[in-house]
Amino acid sequence: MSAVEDPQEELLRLRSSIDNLDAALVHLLAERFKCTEEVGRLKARAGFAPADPEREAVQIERLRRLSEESGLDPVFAEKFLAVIIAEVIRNHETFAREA
Ligand SMILES: C=C(O[C@@H]1C=C(C(=O)O)C=C[C@H]1O)C(=O)O
Repeated sequence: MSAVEDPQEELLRLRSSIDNLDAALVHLLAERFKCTEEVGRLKARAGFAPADPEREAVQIERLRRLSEESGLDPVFAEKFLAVIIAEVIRNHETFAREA
């Protein structure tokens, strides 16, 4: 049985790609949180509010468009971004309290 015909082989091949993609996602998220930490510290120094709903509205609109173009469920993409942004704002509030 060839690798393509053997479901066990095919499952291993696909899971190997999933593991690579998960690693990429973790690295991308780590870089994003490094950037947002800098933003949070800058906002705390400058006395800016931790959250910026106008900026978030622009990001959500853009993400919805990108999701539709790339075949990702835009509702899921929006939920995913909301979880990330909520965590970022929590971090920014901590920086503001420490300032
Ligand atoms: C990072 C920022 O702070 C908050 C977090 C955002 C994000 O994670 O993308 C976007 C807007 C803000 O509510 C920012 O203002 O750019």
